[in-house]
Amino acid sequence: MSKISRKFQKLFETAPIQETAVMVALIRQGQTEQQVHEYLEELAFLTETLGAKTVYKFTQRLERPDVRTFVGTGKLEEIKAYVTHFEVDMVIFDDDLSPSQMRNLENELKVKVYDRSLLILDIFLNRAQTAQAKTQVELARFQYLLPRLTRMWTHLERQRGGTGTRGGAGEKEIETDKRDIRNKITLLKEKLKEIEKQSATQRKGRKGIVRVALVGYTNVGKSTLMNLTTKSDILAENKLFATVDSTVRKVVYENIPFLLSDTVGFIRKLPTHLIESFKSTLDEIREADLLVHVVDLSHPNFEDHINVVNNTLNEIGAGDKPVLLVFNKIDLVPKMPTEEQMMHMTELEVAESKYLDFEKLSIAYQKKYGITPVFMAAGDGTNVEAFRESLVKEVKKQHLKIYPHYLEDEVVDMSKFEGE
Ligand SMILES: Nc1nc2c(ncn2[C@@H]2O[C@H](COP(=O)(O)OP(=O)(O)OP(=O)(O)O)[C@@H](O)[C@H]2O)c(=O)[nH]1
Ligand SMILES: [Mg+2]
Repeated sequence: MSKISRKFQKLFETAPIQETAVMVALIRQGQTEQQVHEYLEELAFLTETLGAKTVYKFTQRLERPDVRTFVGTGKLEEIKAYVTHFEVDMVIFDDDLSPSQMRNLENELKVKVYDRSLLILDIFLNRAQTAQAKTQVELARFQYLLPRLTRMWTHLERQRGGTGTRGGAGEKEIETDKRDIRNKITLLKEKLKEIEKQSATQRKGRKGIVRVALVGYTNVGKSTLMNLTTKSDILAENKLFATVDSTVRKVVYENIPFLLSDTVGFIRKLPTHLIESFKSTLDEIREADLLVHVVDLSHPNFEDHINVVNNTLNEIGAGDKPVLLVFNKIDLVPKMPTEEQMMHMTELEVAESKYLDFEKLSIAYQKKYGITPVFMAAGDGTNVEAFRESLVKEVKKQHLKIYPHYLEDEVVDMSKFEGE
């Protein structure tokens, strides 16, 4: 993209033009370039979810971030030159920035500066649907923004609120806005308390029925599996954080009713304070009897993702629940070559082929979780029967804990358990 064409585009284009972004990440000791490259791919995907296009990725080998500007002086000059030349709209850092780093970077680069948390918060804000999720995200975002409120963000926030100031905002505007934000934080906290009271009462009404929560990294297919299982119509798309609210549906398999909930996806480096703000949404997970952990088996980092999810589950106090592991998207995983095919492959081809040995995986994870994992494709329904069988088997175990004599009083009064 040349400088001229972008300028012309900005002048004449009537449709809203897509904003452009560059990414910045550090390569720390013990990290490979390949790893950081994959992290940046994910960051670019997040950026795309927010509607912007990634035009370049910068990395720097550095043991710890520069306290003033996150990257070193030379790298900052390089980024600045690129951003100015190509008129890039924003610079996105794959880590969280301190308030002073954010300010310094903005002064140097003169464009919007995002860090990872702010990016995720903005996506959540766009996607939240229920009053509870909206209030939670708004609160978390204001709390994060308050100490970081710079001229640029004051300006952007005012545009957002419809009171756009022309040109850069001054120190006085920043102070006024900080006061406004503090007031808003107080109001949002009160509102949230009210909503939480209501949803706690709602959840109480669900005692006496097995509760299952779908959990997993973002974009692995949780909502797709939920739709397949409950024939509902939840938004599933190839974007990160398509789901920010939890949805609960009642399902009956083999005469056993249970509640299934779809939840917000997890992601690496999701800052603790952000998880904290989602605590009540995450209550669905915390109060579940069984977790269905969905994994995108076609993702090169699927094992990392499993660890991120397990760590997050531990953090929210749901680390010790029974887990049914679902390896999803097997349609995208290359099939293991047959012996016949192997004979015609070179050693290098065998070494480089990306197929996975399902049997080996199955044994390894069965040892770890005590339940045989299911291999399936929720997208086209492959192996959905196997999934149902495993699910109903595990649900039955939980059902028996609540109704030890359930064979005698098989008919459960379902009218009590309305999923919403
Ligand atoms: N090829 C393939 N694609 C799938 C499969 N399951 C889901 N997908 C696709 O993967 C993308 C993400 O699916 P979702 O169901 O939205 O994933 P999610 O885990 O709910 O994602 P978040 O709500 O963003 O955390 C969508 O484009 C789905 O169509 C599958 O088995 N095979
Ligand atoms: Mg979803």
